Amino acid sequence: MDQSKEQRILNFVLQNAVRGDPQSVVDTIDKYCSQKEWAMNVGDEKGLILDKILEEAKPSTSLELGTYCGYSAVRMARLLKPSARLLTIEFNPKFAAIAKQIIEFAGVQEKVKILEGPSEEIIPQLKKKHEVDTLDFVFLDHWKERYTPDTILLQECGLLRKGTVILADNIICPGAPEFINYIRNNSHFVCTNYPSHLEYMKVKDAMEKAVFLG
Ligand SMILES: Nc1ncnc2c1ncn2CCOCCNC(=O)c1cc(-c2ccc(F)cc2)cc(O)c1O
Ligand SMILES: [Mg+2]
Repeated sequence: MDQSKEQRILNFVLQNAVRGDPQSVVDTIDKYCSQKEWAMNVGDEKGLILDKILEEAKPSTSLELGTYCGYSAVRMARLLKPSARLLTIEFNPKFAAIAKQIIEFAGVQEKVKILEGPSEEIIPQLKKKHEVDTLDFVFLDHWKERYTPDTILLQECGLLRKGTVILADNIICPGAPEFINYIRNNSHFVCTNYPSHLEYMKVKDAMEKAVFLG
């Protein structure tokens, strides 16, 4: 049976990155996806924005929605302190299986836990089943029409605290207009826009940071 693009990305990492070196895994995926096959990783340009905002937040507990191949999970985990944890929710079991192998190859599996399933099902389980108190950092990178309902769900589940940083990918491309309208008009959030480009392309994109005020 033909290999999937995600399996080709995994194979390229296994053959070209350095085991236990998360930076080499990030660089290797960027090399493959800029030179051989485009894929929806946050990428190197928006990845630097993610790095900076994550380092400022110094989170103990982070949540990612939309793992895909694990590129941003490895990118974030490489910057987390040893005791910090990243939970990442992926809907597609095939993507989750690829991400697990890439996260393990990078050597960050102690910090990263992949939760398989739809975000609306898993978010309400985070406190009791996954021992989360509140979240310090949230990276939204899943279905763009889920950004708003899942932000509301996180709030309803008591998972946000004063100062929780939410960072959303793809504000322009594919776009999350409903989320932007919601979050910028919500007095409980302070928003900042970060213009950039779609991963590996010259197409304009942006990220939006929203800090919860409690
Ligand atoms: N736990 C969960 N619960 C619910 N749903 C979930 C889930 N986990 C995953 N999913 C499913 C959705 O996952 C993928 C979402 N990401 C994107 O769609 C995406 C698309 C582009 C893109 C594509 C084509 C272009 F031409 C231009 C841009 C770029 C990006 O950077 C993207 O992030
Ligand atoms: Mg994205």
